[in-house]
Amino acid sequence: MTVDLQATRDVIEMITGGWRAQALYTAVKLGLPDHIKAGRTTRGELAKSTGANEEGIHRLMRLLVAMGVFEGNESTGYRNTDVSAALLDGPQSLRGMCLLYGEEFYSAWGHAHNAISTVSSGFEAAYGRPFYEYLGEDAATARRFQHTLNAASMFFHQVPEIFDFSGKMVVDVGGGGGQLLATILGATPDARGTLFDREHMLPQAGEHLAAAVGLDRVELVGGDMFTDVPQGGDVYILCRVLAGWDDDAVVKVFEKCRRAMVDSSSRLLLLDRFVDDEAPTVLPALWDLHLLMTTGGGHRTVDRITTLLNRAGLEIERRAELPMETVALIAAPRPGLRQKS
Ligand SMILES: Nc1ncnc2c1ncn2[C@@H]1O[C@H](CSCC[C@H]([NH3+])C(=O)O)[C@@H](O)[C@H]1O
Repeated sequence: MTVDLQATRDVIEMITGGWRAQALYTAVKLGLPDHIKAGRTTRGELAKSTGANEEGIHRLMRLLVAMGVFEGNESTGYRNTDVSAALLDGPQSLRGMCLLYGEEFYSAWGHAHNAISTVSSGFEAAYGRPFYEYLGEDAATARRFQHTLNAASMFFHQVPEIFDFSGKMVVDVGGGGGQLLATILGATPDARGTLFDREHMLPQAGEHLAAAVGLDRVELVGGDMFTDVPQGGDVYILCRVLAGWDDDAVVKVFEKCRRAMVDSSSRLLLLDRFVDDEAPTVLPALWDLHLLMTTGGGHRTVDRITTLLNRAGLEIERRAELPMETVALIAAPRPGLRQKS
């Protein structure tokens, strides 16, 4: 048998992917990008300021320079690149994402074989409880999760461009940290909004909304979307909320939203990623499996979500493309269906 060198190399790249992620995670955990920015650029200085062993720092930096995360060497000093700059501590940083992926999500992926074989959450296998429950008990991880969502929120500013929110009462169901609602209200001065999420998310969301747009036009409501959602909205938003739940649960949330709508002119706005079975691309397929690892859920195809909307008495009226492979589906209550029942 002839050895295909390129294939061997490709396989090795793939099977060492987890090591690269862990090396990057360690650098971020030690705060190396921030130390370098502050002028501590040799392994001695980095070891002293992080409390890590000098030899360990040296060996880690050698790999990360080779990976293009940092530049330089021991004699010139190490420098940040655009990659490590994206990991500096700060509001738009990928630092929280790197830490969450390197710790809890890495452990969850450690159960990949079982999770995929049984289509069940790797996180639950690792931590003995569902991901969102864990977040409710661990404020630091909940903050990191929020930072992770923020880091992937570049499409928010385009949402007011694809939907006219003027004069509307907007209910963001599972609104998380409030960034999307703040963006919508910021772009639409005569819109009002309700952020609805689990109780533990509200303080952070309130802080963000207060700083971004003030709380005059905002209401914060804690609860469980499977029990009830706030009544009387013109627009119900479900942004990156559905992936963790099975079909029946999703239909239930759709129905709750439809029944809470003010009248037949109300709309449901779904903002999410969808997988494509015919022409798959790596990132959505990867996030789909990642969702299986974390919540036990996954991304759906547009066909599948259409069926679930129909089951809940809603019909897709329009579709719009957003950056980061995100899609907006605008759904209307089916004509003739009574709103409140
Ligand atoms: N049962 C529930 N009721 C209300 N919110 C929930 C429930 N389960 C999960 N969530 C929230 O759903 C959100 C999913 S993460 C998405 C957050 C936000 N829409 C964004 O795109 O940035 C988290 O903020 C969860 O706390």
